[in-house]
Amino acid sequence: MKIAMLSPIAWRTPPRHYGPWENVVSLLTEGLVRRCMDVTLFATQDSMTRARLQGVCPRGYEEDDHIQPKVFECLHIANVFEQGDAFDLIHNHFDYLPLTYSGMTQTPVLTTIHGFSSPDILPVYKKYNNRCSYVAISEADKSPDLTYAATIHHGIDLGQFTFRPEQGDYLLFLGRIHPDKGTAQCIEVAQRTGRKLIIAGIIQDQTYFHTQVKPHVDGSRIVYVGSVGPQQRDKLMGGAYALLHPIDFDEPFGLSVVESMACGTPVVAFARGSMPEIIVHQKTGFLTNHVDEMVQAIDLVGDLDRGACRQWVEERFSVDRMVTDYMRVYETIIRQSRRQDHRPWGFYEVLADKPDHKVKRITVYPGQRLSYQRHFRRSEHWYLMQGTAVITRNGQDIRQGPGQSLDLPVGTWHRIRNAGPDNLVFIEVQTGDYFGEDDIERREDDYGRV
Ligand SMILES: O=P(O)(O)OC[C@H]1O[C@](O)(CO)[C@@H](O)[C@@H]1O
Repeated sequence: MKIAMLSPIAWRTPPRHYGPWENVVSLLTEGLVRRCMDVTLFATQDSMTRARLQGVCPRGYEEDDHIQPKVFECLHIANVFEQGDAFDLIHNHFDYLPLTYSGMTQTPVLTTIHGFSSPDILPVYKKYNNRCSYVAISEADKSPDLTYAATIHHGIDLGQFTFRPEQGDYLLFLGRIHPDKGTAQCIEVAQRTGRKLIIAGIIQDQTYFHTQVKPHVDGSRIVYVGSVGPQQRDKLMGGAYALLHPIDFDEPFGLSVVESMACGTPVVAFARGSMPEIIVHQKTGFLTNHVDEMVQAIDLVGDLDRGACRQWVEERFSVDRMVTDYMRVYETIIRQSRRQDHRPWGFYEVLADKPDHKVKRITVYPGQRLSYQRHFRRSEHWYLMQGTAVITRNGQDIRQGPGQSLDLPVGTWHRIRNAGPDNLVFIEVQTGDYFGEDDIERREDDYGRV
């Protein structure tokens, strides 16, 4: 199975500190490589992977002001789709833009929808709903207007998160500093419970940081440590009493929530978006509805079993489980896309579909036969691969076996019967100017389709 994995180029894959989509792409890519899958990762040129790396953008555009995001996004996406036919599947993690390139290739395109940044992007997903396949990252994030191949929760690399059985004493906020993530609410909870709060993450909303967060930072009770890399994150999470997650939006998935539980640290969150799918209320944390409830829940965290938090993540959110789920979806999509079309007599697979010819691999079950038919806009050439056939051409029966072939010019009445005990397989090359299934005039049919 040859997979093209299309990562965003905002950050390096894997990201140095922040970059959740790139992080998931990296975990999945490396997991697939461990399972001996043939993966080409399309990401920034400085990305690190054991897969084959292809990139046109030197660094993440969030990490280098000289990089024009739009220009490199176009070049990056085109690079994948111009080579699309070389892969069995293109797995897109780049949001909606690559969907508009999907007509450039016959290769199926699977998109993991990492969340809807706004309802305004839905029309693109709706337009490509039948041509492309979608994976949701939580049940909560599903749009009723789309069909999904599966819901696959993210998995994390448990090796990066050390389980700490002993309870810490501070509260932790870890995420983007933005009103959506509720940094200010965490400060209020810390102040009302008399606990220390450590804040870690990139500042995404400067005004919010300067007005709602910074005035409270005193370096002892409320501490801001900036954006943290993997090692510091592991230490901060494992040493915390609880992770606070008072989100003000329907978060499609919360990687930091899962990571915290992996260290044994329970999470107290607002019960929005995917939180009820990720946290087991009163077991691995608390689902609350407002700051007052969150304040009340803080004392109860001490009664939770940190081992149960770790176990929950091991069972449900490992990278291995995520890889297995994706491999299943890949197999299903690839199988379907091979364009097997099932008929009462057997099935066929389209091997090529070009403006001037179409090629099918046709399988006829033992004892079955196609309708007696003719075409007006195509000629056919049949080459037998396997089995024994009786072909009727303009009323005359011809017996054929593997390696034999015959021509059926436009207007010839014809049919084929499997006269052997095994499946009959032949390759059909159609030439003409139209190859639709509606250019078939049936005169007789065993299945009542005349
Ligand atoms: O009408 P039927 O019996 O399903 O046969 C349809 C098949 O016959 C063919 O036209 C071959 O003559 C195929 O291209 C087509 O898929």
